[in-house]
Amino acid sequence: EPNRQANHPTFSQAILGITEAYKKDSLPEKINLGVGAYRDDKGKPYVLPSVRSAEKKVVDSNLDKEYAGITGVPSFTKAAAVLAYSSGSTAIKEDRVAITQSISGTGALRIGGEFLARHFPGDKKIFIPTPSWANHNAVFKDSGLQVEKYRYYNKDTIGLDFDGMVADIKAAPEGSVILLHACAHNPTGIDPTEAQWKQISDVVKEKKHYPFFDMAYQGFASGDTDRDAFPVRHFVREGHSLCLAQSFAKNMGLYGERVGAFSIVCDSAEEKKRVDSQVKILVRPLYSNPPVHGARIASEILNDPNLNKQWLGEVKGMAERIISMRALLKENLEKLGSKHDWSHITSQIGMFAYTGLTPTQMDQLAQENSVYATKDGRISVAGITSGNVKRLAESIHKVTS
Ligand SMILES: Cc1ncc(COP(=O)(O)O)c(CN[C@@](C)(CC(=O)O)C(=O)O)c1O
Repeated sequence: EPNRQANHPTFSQAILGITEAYKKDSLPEKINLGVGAYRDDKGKPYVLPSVRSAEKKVVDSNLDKEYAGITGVPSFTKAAAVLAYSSGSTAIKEDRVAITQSISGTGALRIGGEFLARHFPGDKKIFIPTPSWANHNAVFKDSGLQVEKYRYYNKDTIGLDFDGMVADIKAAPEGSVILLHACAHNPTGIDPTEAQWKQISDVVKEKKHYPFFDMAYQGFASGDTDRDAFPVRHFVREGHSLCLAQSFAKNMGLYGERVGAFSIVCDSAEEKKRVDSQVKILVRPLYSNPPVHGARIASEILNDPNLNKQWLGEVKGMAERIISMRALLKENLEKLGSKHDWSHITSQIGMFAYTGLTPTQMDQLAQENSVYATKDGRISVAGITSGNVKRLAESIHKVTS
């Protein structure tokens, strides 16, 4: 059979294309497991109450609509850095973090790609996991970096190919840029353990590689923002210089407000000043300065102790709902007498489950069962509800029997 992937729209278009196909389907019980956006147990988009309160505070303060600086709303970026690195981090205490607001996570990745294409002393290439978020390839290619791959997923165990990952990172030319998903790997939902992260840090250090973390789900994976940031904080403690893309789309539900940040942990406060000015030189001709509304909301949530506490409870609630849907799906599949081992569904973490279903089976889910998701077998667990999990299990059981 011809390689069906070859003539498929690129995966990143496919993610948004799934929703189009879903909208065209007239079956009332249709299920959309495509785009990685959180849904509540009624399948509806969820605006966090803490976001609503923060937004009311922002509106009631009658702020003006003047331009932000090139690097955005300072009260937001300062707090975003503390959220990622923790206030106790030497990088924060020694003022070594250069940070700019970005157009959400994608914008942070793009600023990072452009910055490295201009200033990275080594080869202008970046090693990304296979598979990775569908848009990583295009973001870095368009930034002027050559994209290389490192092994990540073991399709036989539907788990992490840790040995392959370490071997490929070791084999990369000394001083390469390595992209690392900090938590809730997209699309597999498979994360290294803390012990494995420590080994990865050792290899990256041994080879003098440059880590680029993509943290698009901090708090949304385990429900604990500190726990989800472990890899980033461990690498900083180990003395790595690194850069980080943060998204507040998922953990604050600020998808359409486009709230993110890009930061570089420098060797010194002096280097941070130089990096700051180079980042501004890069951002000014790109979009000049970022939108203020979403960042003001995020800043309220991060800086107001009560709103912060409320938000942490809500992000934990989202993570817990996803974890319970994983357990329910596995339970329903087992109740149907499925002969397959579905333990990966509950051992994986974050927005997505990598089911292991083939592109053909994913087509059957859509065409014969009105269950929509990307061909790589990724399902957005956030689209599962206590109302549709039984029919979903029946559909998966049907195409895998
Ligand atoms: C790993 C990763 N990095 C960055 C982003 C960018 O998010 P942002 O620009 O909205 O902050 C996403 C979003 N990936 C989603 C959730 C949505 C998408 O594809 O755009 C996904 O469905 O994979 C992501 O999964």
